[in-house]
Amino acid sequence: SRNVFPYLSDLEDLLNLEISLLSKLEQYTESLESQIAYSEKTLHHINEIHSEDSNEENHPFAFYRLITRFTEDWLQIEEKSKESFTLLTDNDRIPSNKEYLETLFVLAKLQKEYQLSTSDLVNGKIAEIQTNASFSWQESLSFGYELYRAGLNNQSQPWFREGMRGFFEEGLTDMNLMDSIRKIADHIGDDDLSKLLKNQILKQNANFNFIAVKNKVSATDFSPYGEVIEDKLCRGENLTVFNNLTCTFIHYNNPYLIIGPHKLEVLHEEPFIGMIHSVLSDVEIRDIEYNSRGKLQRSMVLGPTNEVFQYHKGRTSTSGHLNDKKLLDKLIFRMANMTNLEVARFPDDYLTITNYGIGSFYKTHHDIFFTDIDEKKGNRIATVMFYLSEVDVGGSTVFPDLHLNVKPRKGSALVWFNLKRSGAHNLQMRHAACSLVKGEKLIATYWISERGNEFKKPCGLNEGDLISL
Ligand SMILES: O=C(O)CCC(=O)C(=O)O
Ligand SMILES: [Fe+2]
Repeated sequence: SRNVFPYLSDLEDLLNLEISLLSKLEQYTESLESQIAYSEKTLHHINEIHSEDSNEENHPFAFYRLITRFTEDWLQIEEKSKESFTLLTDNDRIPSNKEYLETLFVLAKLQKEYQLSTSDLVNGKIAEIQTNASFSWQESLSFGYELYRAGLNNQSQPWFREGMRGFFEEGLTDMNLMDSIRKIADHIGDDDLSKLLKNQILKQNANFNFIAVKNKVSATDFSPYGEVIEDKLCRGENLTVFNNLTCTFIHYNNPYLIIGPHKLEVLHEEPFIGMIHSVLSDVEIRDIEYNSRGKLQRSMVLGPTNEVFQYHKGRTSTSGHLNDKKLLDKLIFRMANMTNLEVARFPDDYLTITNYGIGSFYKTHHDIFFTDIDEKKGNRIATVMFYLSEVDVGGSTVFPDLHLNVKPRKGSALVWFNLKRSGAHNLQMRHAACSLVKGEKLIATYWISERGNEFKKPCGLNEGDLISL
C-alpha cells in the first residue's frame, strides 16, 4: 500500500520517518564533528611535537618520542580513520616493537651510565645542554610506565615522580590516575610517592577505599645492556689531572712541517698519547664522508681465537673501509708526516670509518693482535684515530688504566703506541668508546704496522722502554 500517497496516515508515517532520519543524521554529524575535532586535535598535537623534535634529531629522547609516535599514535589514528582513507601503506617502514624496546633499553642505559637527571631531561636539559625536547607530565608517566613494563622498576621511579609533579602543578585531581600510579608505586616499593598520592586522594575523598597491593617486587635495576663500560671515566669522574702537559709545534726537521708544523697536544706522557690538532680540513672530512657513504655496516670484533671477526654486543657502531686510492694516499702521507713513522699500506690495510649512533659504544679493548700475527706486517705499533665530527654529549675515548677521557674534536687526530720499544704489548693502552648520548660521532682509524719502523723506533736500553712521538 506504499504507492498510495494522498492518505493522511501515510503522511504521518513519513513525518515520523523524517524525525528518525533527522536524528540519525544528527548523530552522524556529531560523530563526524567529533572525528574532525579528534583529527584536528591530533594534527595540532603531533605537528607541535614534530617541529620540536625535528630541531633535535640527535637527541635520544626526541628520537624515543618519534618512535613512540609510530608504535602508538599513528597506529591509533590509522585504526580510527581506516574507513575514510588509507594512512600507512605497505611500503612505509615503521619501527617494530623490538626496535621500540631496544630504544627504550638504550635510553635506560644512557641515563644510568651518565647519571642523567630525570628532572633535567623532563625540562629538555641533557647534561648541561638546554634543548627543545622537553617532556609533558603525560609523557613522563608513560615513559615511566614503559620502563616499569620492561622490568626496570628502579629506573621507572623518578619518571613517575616527575610525571605526578607536573600533574599536580597543573592543579589536576583525577582520582583514577592518582590511584593507578599509587598502586604502581606500592608495587615497586616507592613508599614516598605512594604516601603522597594517598594523602592527595584522601583530601578529596576521606573515605576512599584503597586496595592494598599484595605482590611487591624487589627492586630491579638495569642489568648492563652489553658489556660494562667505563662509566665513571665516561662521566668525567676519576680522571687523573696532569700539570705539566705541553702544546708544541712538531716538525721533525721535515721540510713540509717546517713550513706548516703540526700542533701537538700531549695528553699523557708515559705512555704517550697525543692529540694533533687541525690535521683534517672540513672539506677533507666531507670527502671522507662522501667516499664511505653506503659502506658502513654493523662493526665486528675479533673473536677470542683471533681468526674470525664477529658481531659483538660490546661494539654497537657501524663501520666500513675507505678504499679511494687518491684519498688514502694523501692521508697516509699526512700520517707519516704527523708521526714521523713509516706508514706502509699492506694489501689489507684500509682506513676504517666508524659511525656511532645514539647509545652506541665500544667496550674496553686492545688494538693489537694477540695471535696469528702477520709476519710481513708485524703487530699494530701505533693507532691514529681522526675525529671527523664534534660530539655534543658523551662519546669520549677513554683509557681506563691511565684515567684519561678524550673528548672528540673535529679535525684532530689522537695518536698512541700499542707496543713498547722492545715490541712487547703495552697492555696499559686498552681503551673504550663511551656511549654517544647526543650528537654525532664519526671517526677514521688507521693502524700503523711494526715493520718498517725498526730504525725509526729502535729498541731502548731497558726492557720496559716506551715509545713516544
Ligand atoms: O671510538 C673511539 O673513541 C675508539 C674507537 C676504537 O678504539 C677503535 O675503533 O679501535
Ligand atoms: Fe681501539
